Amino acid sequence: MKQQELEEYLSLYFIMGSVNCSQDPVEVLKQAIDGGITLFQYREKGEGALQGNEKYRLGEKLKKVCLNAGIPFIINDDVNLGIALDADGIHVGQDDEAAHTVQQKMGNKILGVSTHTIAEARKAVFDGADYIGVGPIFPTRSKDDANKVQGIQILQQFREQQITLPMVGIGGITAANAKQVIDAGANGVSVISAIAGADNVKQAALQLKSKVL
Ligand SMILES: Nc1nc(C(F)(F)F)ncc1COP(=O)(O)OP(=O)(O)O
Ligand SMILES: [Mg+2]
Repeated sequence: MKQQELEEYLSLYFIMGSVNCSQDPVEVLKQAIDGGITLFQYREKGEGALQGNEKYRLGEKLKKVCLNAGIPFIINDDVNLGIALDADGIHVGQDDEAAHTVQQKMGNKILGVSTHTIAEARKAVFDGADYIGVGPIFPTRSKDDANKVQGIQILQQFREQQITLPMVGIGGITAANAKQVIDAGANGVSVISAIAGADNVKQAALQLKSKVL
């Protein structure tokens, strides 16, 4: 995928799993797509997360929704699930399977890597990542083992250090602070609870979309 095309997909990157939803995750995804999300990541993680066949079956349903909407479908952490579902890409963190081995397994699929320092960002570039997630930018409720809060300056620092790879900010991003993340140099914002936890999912996505365009 061309860098510019991926940068557009990264604009409003919705991440969720059943744990993040108070209603049917398939309905939440459909409403988020109606609200203008540009990329989706299935992240089935945390207390009460689905396992095995249930995890696979929900992934299958969510992938079909993305396929119908022309939205790339990314799997978090679970490379085998990504391969089994023929996902459009995989996102791995520093403690997941090594990015360079995932790159070898996934060929021309999208490879995203979580980074928290310039050294990790440089390594992700070296390992062939197509984009990096940078954060947590603000305090987050969606990740109980999150690294320390970085603020938007980490995004500015990465660009100043010539990291030109597409990058998304992640961690506590809402409609109120999304614009500063883009202004600091991110190509897009990744959100979980700001959309999945909203009373009106479509409205929440629309509001965020208006801040990142
Ligand atoms: N799922 C993610 N997606 C992104 C993305 F860039 F896509 F927004 N950035 C970061 C993460 C965090 O992934 P997680 O598996 O919870 O933690 P870790 O990074 O420690 O593996
Ligand atoms: Mg991970």
